[in-house]
Amino acid sequence: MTQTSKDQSVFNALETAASEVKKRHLMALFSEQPNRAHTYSLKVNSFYLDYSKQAINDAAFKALIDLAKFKKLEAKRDAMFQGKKINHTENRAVLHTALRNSQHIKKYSPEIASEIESTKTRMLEFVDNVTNRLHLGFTNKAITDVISIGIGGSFFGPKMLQSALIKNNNSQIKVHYLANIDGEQISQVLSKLNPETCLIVVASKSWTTAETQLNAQSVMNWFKTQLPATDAIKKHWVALTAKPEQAKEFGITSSMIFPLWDFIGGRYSVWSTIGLPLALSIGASAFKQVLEGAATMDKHFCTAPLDKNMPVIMSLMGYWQQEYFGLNNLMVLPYSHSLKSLPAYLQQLDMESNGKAVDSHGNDINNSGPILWGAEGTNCQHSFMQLFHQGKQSGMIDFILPATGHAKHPDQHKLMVANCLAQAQALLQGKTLQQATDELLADGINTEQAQELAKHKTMPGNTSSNTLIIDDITPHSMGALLALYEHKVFCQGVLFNVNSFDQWGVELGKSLGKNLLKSMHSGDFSSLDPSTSSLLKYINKQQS
Ligand SMILES: O=P(O)(O)OC[C@H]1O[C@H](O)[C@H](O)[C@@H](O)[C@@H]1O
Repeated sequence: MTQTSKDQSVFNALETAASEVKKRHLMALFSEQPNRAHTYSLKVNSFYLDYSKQAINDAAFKALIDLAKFKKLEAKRDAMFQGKKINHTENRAVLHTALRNSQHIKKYSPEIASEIESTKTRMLEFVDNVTNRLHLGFTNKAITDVISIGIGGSFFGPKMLQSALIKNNNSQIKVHYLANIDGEQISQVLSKLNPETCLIVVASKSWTTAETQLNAQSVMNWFKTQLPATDAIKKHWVALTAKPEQAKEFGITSSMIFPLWDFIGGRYSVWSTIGLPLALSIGASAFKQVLEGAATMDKHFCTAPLDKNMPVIMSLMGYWQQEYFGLNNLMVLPYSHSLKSLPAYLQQLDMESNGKAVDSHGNDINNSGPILWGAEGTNCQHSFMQLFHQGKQSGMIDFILPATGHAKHPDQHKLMVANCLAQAQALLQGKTLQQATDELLADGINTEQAQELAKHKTMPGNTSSNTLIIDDITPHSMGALLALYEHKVFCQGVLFNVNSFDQWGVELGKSLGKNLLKSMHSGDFSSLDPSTSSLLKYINKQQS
């Protein structure tokens, strides 16, 4: 595509604004704009986003909003919500948003809307039947445990929301997730369970994922040994899949198969029937609140102007730091034990969506999504934060902090808040050589030693971060939080012009894994590269 002078002016404005703000320390930006914390913050329902610690000024913000317009962000957003086939490499629509509220797709595709609604009703009725002990096991015992077999998007969302929303392990039904293929995990899960009181859920959109298939088969073998009656499977086995025929072939009865569709990407599937294990653990009504929370964020995303639109602003801040400040990683730091699994969930969401090498026209690109990582605070402060204060690498940072904590432990929460804000403050301010020296002198250290030691205690600061405050962790706010990040990732896909909804890279590993398994069975390593073949020979030797 050739660039016109109008296109160029958008990028020139960004370039100029970047070189302007780079001349100043973030602290100087705060002195110049005393109202900065107000100007660069936004309240949306139960969220408050402070992005005033980003290296922006009004010219930069305006240039970024112009970029979003230039990239036709609003038109592309509308195309997604209207069910256009925006995942062009797979010729698919992208309609996870319709699972939260099917109204906006009803106008464009009433059949999809009604299928979504009837499936949701059937799934939640089933959940109610299990939790109200109307659906019992084959030997008429109540279901107390669920084994949820699934990996990737068929695991991260339900697992993360469950760990955020189940307080004090007080769920009536315990869900045990079986994602990894490690025999240790399956053996640990099965050792404590009785199949008579278990529901076994196989969650796999494609019904081809090797780990899920093998784990499902092994659990089936265990189940049949303990409950050999053929009809027992009908009461205990559930499939969540876009491939119902394959689930039937596996032996699961039709009434226990809950569909999803090709327009729901794996990493966007927690809102679909893939959320059934989650609904079993938090209850159907809380699951509906999760959907409602996400729908509230969808509404904000679709209706708020670009400069007051939370996911848009978060995406622009990320784009700004990646493109103009050379940062390649985003650290997500939830200061909340309940949100400890959030970084792992967001890793798949962001990196599988935007980890791309070409733009949507197939042209090579230099930048797409960031590397995403993180850990719960305050634990992170006692591990990797040192590098961000004084090391030579840097990254983008999202601090996420619930405004309220555990009702019985207010002191803990006060300290949590203080630590979270102090980290952002330290990264912003840093410590000058003079400040470090003065502190040492005040401690009674002699001048020569103070000057020497101060070099080690100096910190540049000037590190940008976002702080996102969530009023409280509830099913509603959690739904909205995930939708916020989903839309942020979507917007970054638009800004970098990549298809955020395919994942061809994952396929190579999957198919090579299958080939290697064949070689391991046959013992013929001749087609393998020398490193792989010698590793397999070594493993064989150790096993014999
Ligand atoms: O649900 P499944 O079809 O078993 O897929 C599980 C996972 O497989 C792969 O890793 C895909 O890249 C993911 O997007 C998907 O969530």
